[in-house]
Amino acid sequence: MASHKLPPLPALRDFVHIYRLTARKILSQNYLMDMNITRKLVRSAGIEPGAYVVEIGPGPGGITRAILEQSIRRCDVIELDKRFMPALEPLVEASENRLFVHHGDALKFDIEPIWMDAKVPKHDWLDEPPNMHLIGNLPFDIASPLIIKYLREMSRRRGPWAFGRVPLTLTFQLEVAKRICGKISTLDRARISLVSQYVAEPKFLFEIPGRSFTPKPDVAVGVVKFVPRFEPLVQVVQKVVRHLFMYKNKEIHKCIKTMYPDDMADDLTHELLSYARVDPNKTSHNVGIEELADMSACYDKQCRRFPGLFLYYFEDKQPLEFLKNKPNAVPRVYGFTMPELNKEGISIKEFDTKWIPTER
Ligand SMILES: C[S@@+](CC[C@H](N)C(=O)[O-])C[C@H]1O[C@@H](n2cnc3c(N)ncnc32)[C@H](O)[C@@H]1O
Repeated sequence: MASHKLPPLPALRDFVHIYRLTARKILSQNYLMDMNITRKLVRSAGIEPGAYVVEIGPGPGGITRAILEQSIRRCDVIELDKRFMPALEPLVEASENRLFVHHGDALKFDIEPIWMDAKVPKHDWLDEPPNMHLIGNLPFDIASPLIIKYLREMSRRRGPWAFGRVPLTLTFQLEVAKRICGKISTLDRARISLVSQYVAEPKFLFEIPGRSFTPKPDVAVGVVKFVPRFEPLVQVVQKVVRHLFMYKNKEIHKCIKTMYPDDMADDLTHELLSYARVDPNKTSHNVGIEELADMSACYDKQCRRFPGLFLYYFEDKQPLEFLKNKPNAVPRVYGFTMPELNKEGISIKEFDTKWIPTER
């Protein structure tokens, strides 16, 4: 892989001292000071020469250096803490017009205009993931809400994902990283596994030992790369959403019941809402993305248990006996399997919701 030699810069550790960048506990800042690790992070994220990159939370710039070494075309960094601005200046100079620093909060920051202004080419969603990347080693309490924001944008093809299936690589507390990638019927499987795997294919890249950070965090860190799905679970989700909004302002259980033939409606509605732990009496606009993912997961499973159910529409009430022989009588499989349901129809493992630890 071609690399770009940066002009001489002070060693990262000296840099931190020169600019008095004492890690602030308040922003949970743990810097990655080992360039072997930052290079590994950038390589395994798939950042290649010619790439357009956005780095979130560059801090003193360890990952930024490794990105710039990769002969990338352009790197934009978004940093909340103003103290890093002077420290990033030498990197801007060394970058030969490839590094641009933005002061802002990643949770509110809109990346799309940066790439629009830079005339970054747009790619078709159906193309292979482009050589464009989002990357960041962030405080854990930011990484979790940020991934929800990004998954939402991915599913809507907005923000950076208006440019194609741009991969995203983030660090998380190891336990959270494992849950995000949690496979079916494992103890790691949790709500965040479904939410993430519904729109993206998260891959656990590697673990970063605590000693690679300054100061050393109390827990180990895992790196996860998300590649947006070519086609999220649209068929099932679309059907659930259509029924959810069947009756404006009516309780959700009345809407969900319309997905099933009369003789199954009470049982399967109960199963679905208990699985997703949705209050049957709330209205559709109060449903969160996680609840939607869980309801869709359960409905997908029900459709496989009762072939033909997926094609059932309450307007024409055709019997499942008839529908089950039609093409597409069960939803398509999209590369990951839905969680197993036990005999009550509910997966016990899914009931662990403590997936957002905030301690670093
Ligand atoms: C854990 S430090 C890591 C710094 C650097 N990426 C590294 O690996 O050495 C997290 C960085 O994210 C920044 N940060 C925290 N919250 C942020 C936010 N909401 N938006 C942008 N940057 C943020 C912090 O100021 C800090 O520089």
